[in-house]
Amino acid sequence: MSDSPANHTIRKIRIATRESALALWQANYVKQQLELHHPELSVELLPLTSRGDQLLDIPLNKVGGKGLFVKELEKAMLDGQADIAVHSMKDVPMEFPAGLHLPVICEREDPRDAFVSNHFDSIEALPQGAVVGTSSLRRQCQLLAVRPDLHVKFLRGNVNTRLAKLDAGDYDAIILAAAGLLRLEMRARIAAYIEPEVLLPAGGQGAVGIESRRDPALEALLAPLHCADTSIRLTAERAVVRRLNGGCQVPIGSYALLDGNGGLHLRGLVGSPDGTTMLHAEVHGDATEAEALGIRLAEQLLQAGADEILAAI
Ligand SMILES: NCc1[nH]cc(CCC(=O)O)c1CC(=O)O
Repeated sequence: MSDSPANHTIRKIRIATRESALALWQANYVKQQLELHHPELSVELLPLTSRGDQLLDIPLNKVGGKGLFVKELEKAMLDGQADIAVHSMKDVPMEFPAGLHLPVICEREDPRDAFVSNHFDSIEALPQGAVVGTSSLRRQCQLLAVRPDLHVKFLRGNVNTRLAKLDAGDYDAIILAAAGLLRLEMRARIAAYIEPEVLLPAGGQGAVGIESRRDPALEALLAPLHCADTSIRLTAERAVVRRLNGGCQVPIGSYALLDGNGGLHLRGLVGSPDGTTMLHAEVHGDATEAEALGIRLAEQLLQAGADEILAAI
């Protein structure tokens, strides 16, 4: 890999990263993978503080949405201080500034949400009126759809902050992406995995992507880290979110599976925050049509009234 003519000029790659434990894990994962594929290459991390990490007490949709997490990293690449940035795909906006793009999506970790509690084994085991921590409207609406008695309470911060708030007794349970806990070696914290039938994941959940400067030599070095299957699944999932204009924090789930025979199965959901109106849709088709399948599914949801739900958020 390292001797292809396109990459002979690049000797060092600088990775802009947020400073949370999970962001650093993901950046280090990409660093290790790059070093494995290109033993001659030197890879450095450039840790940066993002606005999204500073403004923890305010709902994300009030401070500019998830794009906050990527803006500082993009600025570092555009200013020439960094070459690439590693993102949780769930938090990556649909559009990129001129000069940047997202050429690589790495192999996916477990995409499910995890039920985390020090006292209870599952959603079903929670007592009447139990307090569950999440600030995701997607998680909130699906939880309330199966357990309208639950009290969903605001919870933001990085994974460790959220776990500390659970341990302090502020919540009976919290919901986190399984992927983050698994990557941080906190598997023991997962009381139960919540199946997509109960809690449909966010588009891209559990996958890491690499944003980079547009540069063929750089792309050649990154290419071995790309996972084609994950990329196809995320193309469909992200098309749903894009067609629904779900840029910021919205009650949208989308989840794609490949059937191993060239087919792609896609499920999508839009719910009202209180869980009383839940719109579900499913499509199946050729995996080469991932984007079109995502758009078709989103249009089914729109026809069922998704735009009214989303307009009221
Ligand atoms: N919105 C924050 C965020 N972005 C990505 C992850 C987890 C890892 C992933 O989905 O890849 C998390 C934390 C969470 O939702 O529990």
